[in-house]
Amino acid sequence: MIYQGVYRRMPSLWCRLHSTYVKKMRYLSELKEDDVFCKQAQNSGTFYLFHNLSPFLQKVGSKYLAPQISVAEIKMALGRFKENEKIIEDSVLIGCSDECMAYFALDLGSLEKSAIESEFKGSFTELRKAFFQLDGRDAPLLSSAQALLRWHDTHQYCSKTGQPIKKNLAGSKRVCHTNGIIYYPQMSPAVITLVSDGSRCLLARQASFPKGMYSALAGFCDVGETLEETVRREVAEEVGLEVESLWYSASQHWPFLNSSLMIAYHARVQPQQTKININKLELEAASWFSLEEVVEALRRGAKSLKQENGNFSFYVPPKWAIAHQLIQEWVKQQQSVPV
Ligand SMILES: NC(=O)c1ccc[n+]([C@@H]2O[C@H](COP(=O)([O-])OP(=O)(O)OC[C@H]3O[C@@H](n4cnc5c(N)ncnc54)[C@H](O)[C@@H]3O)[C@@H](O)[C@H]2O)c1
Ligand SMILES: [Mg+2]
Repeated sequence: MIYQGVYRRMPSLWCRLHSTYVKKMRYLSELKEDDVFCKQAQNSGTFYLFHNLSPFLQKVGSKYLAPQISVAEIKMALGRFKENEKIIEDSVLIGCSDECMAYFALDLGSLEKSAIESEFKGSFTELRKAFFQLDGRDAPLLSSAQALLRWHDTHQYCSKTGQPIKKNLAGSKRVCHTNGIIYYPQMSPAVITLVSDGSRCLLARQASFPKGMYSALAGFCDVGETLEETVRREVAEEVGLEVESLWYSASQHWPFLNSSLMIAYHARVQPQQTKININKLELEAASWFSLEEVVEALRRGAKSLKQENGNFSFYVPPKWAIAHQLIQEWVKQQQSVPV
C-alpha cells in the first residue's frame, strides 16, 4: 500500500493533503494492517464497553447514550477489580473521530456486571431493547461493534486444524498460525422488499414480531443467488406472488439476531395478480395497505390501537430500521404521482 506509514511519518502534511473522510479511512486501514500502530492507538483511544454483548449505556430522558470511556479510566477500573490490563487487547476497532482518535469496543463479560455499572454510572442494556432510542451516531456504531465482538467470541478455533486462531489487534481478522488460514468477520446478506401493486403496498408480520407491527418482506440470500433472484424467490415463497420489476433503494447493517447486511428493494407486481397466498411456516399475516392507512400508521408511531370493529390498528418498524425507510420512500413516491 502506497500510503503505508506516511500518516505516522508526516502527519501534518498528510492532514493538509487529504479530506477528513479520506484521512480517517486511511488511518483505520493502517490500524487494521499494523498491530504495533494499533497498540499505540489503543493507548490513546476511547472505548465503548459491553458485557456479554450488551452495550454500556446511560439513559438521559427517553434517550440512551453510549459513553466513550478513556483508556486511563479503564485501566484504573481494571486495577481496582484486580483484572489484568492485557484484557484491553481483546477489544476491536470500530471507528475514529475526525481527529483520528480511535474508537474501540471492549467486552468486560469476565468482570462483575454491577461493579462496572456503578463504577461508570450507567447500565449494560440489551441492544435490541435500546436500539431504537439510541443517538443517531451510536446506533450503527454499536450495531457493528456488537457484531464484531460476537464474531470473535464464536470463532476461536480453525475449522480445518482445530487449533486456536489469533485475533489481530484491530479485530479485523483471525489467523491460524498452523496453516496460515485467515478468517474474516462474516455477515449474512439478506434482502428486504417493499412490494407494491401501484396503489397499495404489501406488509407482513411474523409471529415473533411485537403485537401489531407489520414490516416489508425479508429473507436471507441462498448461496449462488443474485440479490434480484433472492427478492423474486422470497416474495414467491412468502406470499405466493410474482415480482414484475424491482429497483434498489439502500442498505443497512442489521445486528439481530446475527450480523446481516440488509439490502433493500422496491418491487412491483401486476395489479391483476395480487392475491396473497401466505406461507404459514414463515408469516403469521400479510395484507395490502392503502396509502392513507400507511400514512396514518407512520403518523401514529409504535402504537397499536384497538379500533371500533375490535381489530388492532397496525404500526410499522421504527425509523432506524431500513423497512421504515422503504415505507417512507413508497409514501413519497405515491404522493408525487399525479392523480
Ligand atoms: N432492518 C429491517 O428493517 C428488517 C426488517 C425485517 C427483517 N429484518 C431482518 O431480516 C433478516 C431476514 O429476515 P427473515 O427472518 O424473514 O429471513 P427468512 O425469510 O430467510 O427466514 C429465516 C429462516 O431462513 C433460514 N436461513 C437461511 N440462511 C440464514 C442465515 N444466514 N441466517 C439465519 N437464518 C437463515 C433459517 O431457517 C431461518 O429461520 C432477519 O435477520 C430480520 O431480523 C430486518
Ligand atoms: Mg422472511
